Amino acid sequence: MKQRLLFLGPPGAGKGTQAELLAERHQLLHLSTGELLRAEVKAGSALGQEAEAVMARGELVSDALVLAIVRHRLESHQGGWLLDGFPRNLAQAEALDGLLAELDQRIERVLLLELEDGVLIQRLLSRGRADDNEAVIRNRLVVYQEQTAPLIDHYRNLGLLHSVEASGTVAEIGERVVAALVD
Ligand SMILES: Nc1ncnc2c1ncn2[C@@H]1O[C@H](COP(=O)(O)OP(=O)(O)O)[C@@H](O)[C@H]1O
Repeated sequence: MKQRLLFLGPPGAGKGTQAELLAERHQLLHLSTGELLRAEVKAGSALGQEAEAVMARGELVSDALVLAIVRHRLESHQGGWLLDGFPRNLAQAEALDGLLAELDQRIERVLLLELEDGVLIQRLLSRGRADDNEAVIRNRLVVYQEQTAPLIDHYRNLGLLHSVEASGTVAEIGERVVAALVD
């Protein structure tokens, strides 16, 4: 099984759910920048205060801030990991490449969870998180298309990309995820 993984895909595709299950099963570090940022907001830290308004609009928080969080976690961790929600633009992907080179590590596989917008929106609306109202969701999808989707080609060109159809139940998607991780 691959040990250093990246989950890519639009909000609502189920990255967080699948990443958590897989990380638990294989004892990988699950690094979700969205979750880490929400924890900072909840704790009321300086970092959280900086991120809160940006997240409420569905925009991306600054690359420097997110990168500092990821660096801190990866530097202090031995073993496998699963990145979810990061990188989210090309600058972050390049920064990650630099960080991994420093740590003498590399991404082994990128899983792209694919799902049509209509289903994504329905899933997010039923989740009901603070940034899950329709206007903000639509903005997150625009931000995804403009800033994150270019990473698909980036990782495809590196030969790392595997697509997973993200419709159906958690268990069905989970089976496809596992199938995409064996050679
Ligand atoms: N790598 C990142 N770079 C910048 N902002 C991020 C990053 N990860 C998360 N965020 C912020 O946190 C919000 C929630 O992210 P996330 O939990 O991944 O949810 P979703 O994938 O459903 O949009 C994003 O809309 C963004 O504001």
